[in-house]
Amino acid sequence: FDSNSINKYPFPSEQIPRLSVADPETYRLIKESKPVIITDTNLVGSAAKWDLNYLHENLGKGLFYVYTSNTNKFKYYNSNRAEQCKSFVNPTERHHVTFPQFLQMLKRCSCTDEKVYLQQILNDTVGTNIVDDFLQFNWDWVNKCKAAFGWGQLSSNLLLIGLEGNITPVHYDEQENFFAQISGYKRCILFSPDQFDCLYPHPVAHPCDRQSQVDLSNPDYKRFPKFRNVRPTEAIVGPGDVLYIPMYWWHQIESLLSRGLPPVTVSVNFWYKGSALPDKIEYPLTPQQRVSVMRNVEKMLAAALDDPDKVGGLLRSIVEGRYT
Ligand SMILES: C[C@@H](CC(=O)O)C(=O)C(=O)O
Ligand SMILES: [Zn+2]
Repeated sequence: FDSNSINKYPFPSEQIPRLSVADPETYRLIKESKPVIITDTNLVGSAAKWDLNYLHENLGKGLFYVYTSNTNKFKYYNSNRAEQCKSFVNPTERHHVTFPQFLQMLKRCSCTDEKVYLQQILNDTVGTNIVDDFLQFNWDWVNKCKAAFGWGQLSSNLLLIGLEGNITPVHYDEQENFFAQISGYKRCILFSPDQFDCLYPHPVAHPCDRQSQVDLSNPDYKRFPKFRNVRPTEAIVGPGDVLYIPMYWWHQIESLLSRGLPPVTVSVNFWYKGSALPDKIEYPLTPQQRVSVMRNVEKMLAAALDDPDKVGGLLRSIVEGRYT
């Protein structure tokens, strides 16, 4: 990858450990819900041949969700909520197209400023060769991890094909994630769940629930003063690497300029439901449990007041002059 394509951000960062699949330390970190890059898993080795030609030949006739953005950012939003929220401006546009149409969109990017990002959950519309490749993923290893850490079921595998320069802005997910890089390089900037106060997520009822309001490339320190205190940990993942992104850990993912052609990155993620709640809650709560409690309070108040816009006012009445 082209090291000049590494965006400069106003914060120092640590490096995410990069350990072998054979190293016991790898599993100690996962057990502690800490990020780690795991090498030599061969998790998606059978997908190493998934270049655009092979995918064009074998992905089948199905439709794929492709997002377009006239910036390089692809901030996720809940499309149903977006429709109900008149004042909300969609940060990207979602298209449902065939793979050949996606390739056409890719080509057009070279002569417009538009960026595209295919983000499609792998489903049974794909061709038999892709099914074979999928069945040859290292399920033995990943199922052993699922069992060892008590994770819930595999909810989906998202296929991601993005242009170099694409950015998925900082957000957290409520699932465990083995993020497998197939081709190209991605810079992954992670923040631990206890940095919630520095990252100012949108309200839970907002279309951009779970997404930070802070633009890492242009932070508004007046609105988000605590952002100065962030302490990220980061790494660059390349072909064959698997990054464990623990549930509730914030992450921003950036596709780096590749020297190869065409300038795309290909990844597949493995989203698992989290482990069941422990029989006995230990105190103090973990940062993840604290985020979960805050989410539940926001949801409950929005329902009790029958208006998400009234939640802030009620919380201020509870806190100001009383819990400060
Ligand atoms: C979609 C992905 C980011 C990216 O690869 O652009 C992500 O956030 C995740 O796998 O949780
Ligand atoms: Zn994510």
